[in-house]
Amino acid sequence: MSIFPKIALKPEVTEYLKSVFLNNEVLAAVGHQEAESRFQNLLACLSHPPSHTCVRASTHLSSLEDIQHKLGEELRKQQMCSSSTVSQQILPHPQIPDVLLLPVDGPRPVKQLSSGVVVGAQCGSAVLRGAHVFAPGIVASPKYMKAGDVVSVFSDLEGKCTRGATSFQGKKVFVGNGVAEIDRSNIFCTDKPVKGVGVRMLEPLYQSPSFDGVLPSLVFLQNLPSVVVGHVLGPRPGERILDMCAAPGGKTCHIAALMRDQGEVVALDRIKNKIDQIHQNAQMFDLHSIKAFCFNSTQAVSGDPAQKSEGPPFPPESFDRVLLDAPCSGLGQRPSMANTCSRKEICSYQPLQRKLFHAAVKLLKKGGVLVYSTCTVTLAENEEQVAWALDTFPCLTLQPQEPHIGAEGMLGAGLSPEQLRLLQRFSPELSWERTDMTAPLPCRANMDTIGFFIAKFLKN
Ligand SMILES: C[S@@+](CC[C@H](N)C(=O)[O-])C[C@H]1O[C@@H](n2cnc3c(N)ncnc32)[C@H](O)[C@@H]1O
Repeated sequence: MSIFPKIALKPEVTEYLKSVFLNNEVLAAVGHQEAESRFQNLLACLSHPPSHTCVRASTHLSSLEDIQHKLGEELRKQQMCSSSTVSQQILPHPQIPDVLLLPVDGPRPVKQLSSGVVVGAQCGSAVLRGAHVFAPGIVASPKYMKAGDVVSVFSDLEGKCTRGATSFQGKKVFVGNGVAEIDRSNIFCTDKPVKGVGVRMLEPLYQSPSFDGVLPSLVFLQNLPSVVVGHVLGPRPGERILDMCAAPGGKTCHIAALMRDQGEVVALDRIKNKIDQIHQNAQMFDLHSIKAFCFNSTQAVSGDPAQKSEGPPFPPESFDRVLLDAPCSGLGQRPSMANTCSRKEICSYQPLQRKLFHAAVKLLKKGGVLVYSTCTVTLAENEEQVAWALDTFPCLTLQPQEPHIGAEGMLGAGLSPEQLRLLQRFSPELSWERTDMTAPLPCRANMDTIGFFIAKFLKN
């Protein structure tokens, strides 16, 4: 059900996306009305959270049943402490052996209060997915707000609220009510960096359990398509795998877990601080096969084929499998109520992705597997990249994916029907408004995801 306005984009970006979703191939296949309706549904569903929460279970440390049981206990404790009515349904995904699904209850009828805090859009999105408000996310609060006050929480859609304001008349949406855990003076009138929970959510508009500090080594919040990526890559114990754009390391850790921590997972990211996150995650999940380096992956191929160092650059054909989870325009992320990027920024990723692709193909052994993924919805970063890759690298062939629970690739990049069937595009717009909330959770979960794309290649 739609309760928020459609995602706010720059008009030039709306036009661009419309030209993608109403391209000639799509129009010829489904007609103008259906193509327009899919596009409008995309804009609507992007501003709403998915109707489920997905957690990846550390099945290299414990059985799924055991983790499901422990999680149930934790959530019962949470419920007793907060007297909340969070549903305790936790279901294993029928096709993915390390996924647990929990329903999200929302939108619920929650009454707005007269007193409100304003949070940044990112914080607002996290609240809609079950988080409490962390103090650094608060941008404005009532003048005399004290710990213990009950307040409404609003998300600042356009990032226009002045930090430290006492009220805000700009575009904002209500995301629920909570209790302040910090005085206003300790947020805005202090030189010390603020930390910890600022508002504990009591009545969120969308209710799902908070996973903050819950079984940290056993469960990891991850969108369903991101978990699918690890399985599609299909790592085996003893292999050497490269994760080219790895931070914060969600997929890196999944790959190492699937390999039972036997072999080597090399994780690269160009941003230094983010490498620490990979190390922290690896440590939390007790994974020792991960080696993380700060490096620009476009430069990861060594000119010296005999080079033998632990870190990058690497000689050609060094890896059994390569994951290129590419930096992208991120337009599939949900919920996202506003995106301030220009068309130029959205279109800036294709050349970088191609440079990374060149390195990926060189670093892969013959007979090795390359998986390319993005969390965006454009053709330019998805199907067009596949068409370009098949043209540029005759050694690559598309492969079937297992599991394949998303839709097929989108028309418009000149790929054949057989090629499109081998691609996996998670397209929440196809089921939006048709989602039957009484349908079994796993069926809903497969459709009502973030927008995401996966292609799997074999190097011959
Ligand atoms: C989509 S995110 C990766 C998410 C990650 N795979 C996960 O599942 O946790 C893309 C990452 O690519 C990194 N990145 C961007 N350009 C890069 C480059 N040239 N070389 C290496 N990493 C890069 C960014 O810093 C960012 O962390």
